[in-house]
This record gives sequence, C-alpha cells and structure tokens, in this order.
Amino acid sequence: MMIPSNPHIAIAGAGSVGCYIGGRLAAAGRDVVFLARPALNDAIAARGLTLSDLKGGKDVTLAPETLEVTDDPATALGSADIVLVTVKSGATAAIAEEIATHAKPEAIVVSLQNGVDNPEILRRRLGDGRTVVAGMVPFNIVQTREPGEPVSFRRATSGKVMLAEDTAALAKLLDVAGSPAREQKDMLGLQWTKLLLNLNNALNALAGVPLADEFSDRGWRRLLAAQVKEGLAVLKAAGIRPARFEGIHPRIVANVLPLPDTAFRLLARGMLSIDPRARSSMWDDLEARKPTEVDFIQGKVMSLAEETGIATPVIESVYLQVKDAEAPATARPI
Ligand SMILES: NC(=O)C1=CN([C@@H]2O[C@H](COP(=O)(O)OP(=O)(O)OC[C@H]3O[C@@H](n4cnc5c(N)ncnc54)[C@H](OP(=O)(O)O)[C@@H]3O)[C@@H](O)[C@H]2O)C=CC1
Ligand SMILES: CC(C)(CO)C(=O)C(=O)O
Repeated sequence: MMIPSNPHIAIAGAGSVGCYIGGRLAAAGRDVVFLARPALNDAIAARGLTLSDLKGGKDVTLAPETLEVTDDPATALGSADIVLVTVKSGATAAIAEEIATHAKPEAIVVSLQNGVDNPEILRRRLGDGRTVVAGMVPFNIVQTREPGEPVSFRRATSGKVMLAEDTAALAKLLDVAGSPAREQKDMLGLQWTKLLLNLNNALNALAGVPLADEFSDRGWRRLLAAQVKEGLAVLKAAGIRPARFEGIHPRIVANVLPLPDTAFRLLARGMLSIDPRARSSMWDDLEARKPTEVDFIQGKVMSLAEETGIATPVIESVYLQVKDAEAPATARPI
C-alpha cells in the first residue's frame, strides 16, 4: 500500500466518530478535510471543535481557522489520498457513490464503521481497482453542542482503532495522541466480535439510560448475554470464528454479564469505568429520529440465522422493538 508523504485525509461523513478521529489527526498535524452536513459544517466553521478524553489531560480546542470543513463532496474528496468513511451503515452506498464520482482512483478508502458489511458495500461500488481497508473503532464518542461553544466530542471509553492487516503505514499515519491505531491480524473475526457486542446498541437505545447505568442493571446485562449467546450459536453454525477483543472472547463476556452485581463489578471493572454520559450510537439515531443500524447488527445475525437454521428469539424481539421505535409515531397502532 503506497501512501504519499503528508497525504490529504478526507473524513467522509463528519459526525461523532469522524469529528473525533479527524480532529485528533488534525491536532497531530495531519492534513484533514471534513465532509459534513450543512448544519455541522456551519457550526464547526463558526466555532471550531473541542476534543476531550475519558482519561483527561488530552483536551484540545481547534479554532475554525485551523480546520478545513465543507459540505461539498467534490471539495472534500477531490484531492483526498485517504478517505475515512465514518457514516452510519445505511449511508454507505450513497457515500460510495460520492467517492466513486469525486475521489482519485488511487485514493485509499477506509471504513471506520460498525457492522461487517460496509467494506464490501464500498468495494462493490468502487470496483476492484480501489483499495478498501476494513477498520474498527472500539471507543465511544459523546457529541455535545452548546450554543456559542465549539462543538464538543469526548472519547468516553478506551481502546485503539483497528485496521486490517498489511496496513502498517496507514496504521502509523492514523496512530495519534487521543486516537491510537494499530493493525489487526484477523479483522473480519474482530468485526464479528464487535458486532456481537454492538447487539447492546439497541438495548441501550431502548433503555434510554447511559451505558454505565445499563451495565449496572443485571436485567439489561442478561438480555445482552442472551443475544450474544444466540449470536455465537449462529456464528458457530456458519463456521465464523469471532476474534478476541482486547484479549477477551465474546463467550467470556456472555458468561460474565449475567452474574450478580457484586461479582460482575469485580470481574468487569473495565466495562463500568466509562464516562457516565456514554451511550450507544443507536440511541443517538433513535433520539434524532434517524434510521438506525439495527438491520446491519441484529438484522445481520438474523439473516445468517435463517441460512443456518438457528433460532434467535431474543435478537428478533429486540430487532422488532427497535423497528417499532424507529417508525413515525403516526404509523404506530393505537
Ligand atoms: N458514535 C460512536 O460512539 C461510535 C460509532 N461507531 C460507528 O461509526 C459509524 C459512524 O457513527 P457516528 O459517528 O456515530 O455517526 P454520526 O451519525 O454521528 O455521523 C455520521 C455523519 O455523516 C453524515 N453523512 C451521512 N452521509 C453523508 C454524506 N453523503 N455526505 C456528508 N455527510 C454525510 C451524517 O449526516 P445525516 O445523519 O444527516 O445523514 C452524520 O452527520 C457507525 O457505523 C457507528 O456504528 C463505532 C464506534 C463508536
Ligand atoms: C463503542 C460502542 C460499543 C458504544 O456503544 C459503539 O460501537 C457504538 O455506540 O456504536
């Protein structure tokens, strides 16, 4: 993989992940342009960005004049050497179209999204000649907008951005203070593991309580464990091996989650040491009345379950509840 020196990096779909990672890259001196929707474009162009971290000591404010932000895809993508795709999964096909139209054929496209389908959606649209790299963001970002203040993005949990193997130069470029990055051997296995853990996104959105509170409640933990166990059975039947995530196999997670509170607190300290405001990206979507990624998370396991003949009643029930919550209020039965 050839990366030019001082490459232009475009953030395709600046939102929570895009602004945080793009902001950290810009703060580290990388050449970054943000492709944002008009409202966020205007807010960043007027007041800049603030980036902060759970661990403290890494707070940065980026003034508007130090940032390149645009709502024009041709401007953002036209000169990019690297495109970091940070849109929600439902928007991948559309952003792929914009990349195909505006970006140079040799631009490297990196998916930093949840789910397992996005790199393939990008590859299919962009064709064999393009380099598409699968990536994974393990940490949670809390976005806040206060009138008159820079738009704030806070990393609310820890972890390193993971990139598919044979991407050493890319990993080095993206490995910056506040947003560490490294190569991962079994990227597909890791994406599946993240997908199993992301089965919680829906629960968190439905619960409407921050992640720390949700994980303190054994009822929610049991529901997550039930979903992960169903997911693991489906993956086993399909011959897919989820990878360890930060050294831990999802089977262990599924066994620890249902433990009584005291034992859980003891064994899973890491899961609870998160910013009290951290919440799943699906909660953000439900609250904003935007389509969620449930088809790419619960829905992905369900379609594999159908192929393999494995029952997934808990996952299906959670899926249906999210679909109900997504529907416009007027369309709901009285
Ligand atoms: N938020 C988090 O903490 C984490 C999220 N992830 C994953 O990262 C991915 C991104 O999530 P997140 O950052 O939360 O998403 P956001 O919705 O916060 O950000 C995506 C942004 O891209 C915009 N967008 C979509 N299509 C286009 C387009 N064609 N041109 C310009 N802008 C566009 C969206 O606008 P609009 O909404 O108007 O379409 C939105 O503002 C998801 O797959 C998510 O699951 C992974 C780890 C943590
Ligand atoms: C980091 C995590 C797991 C936080 O819920 C996430 O991936 C998301 O919100 O989409």
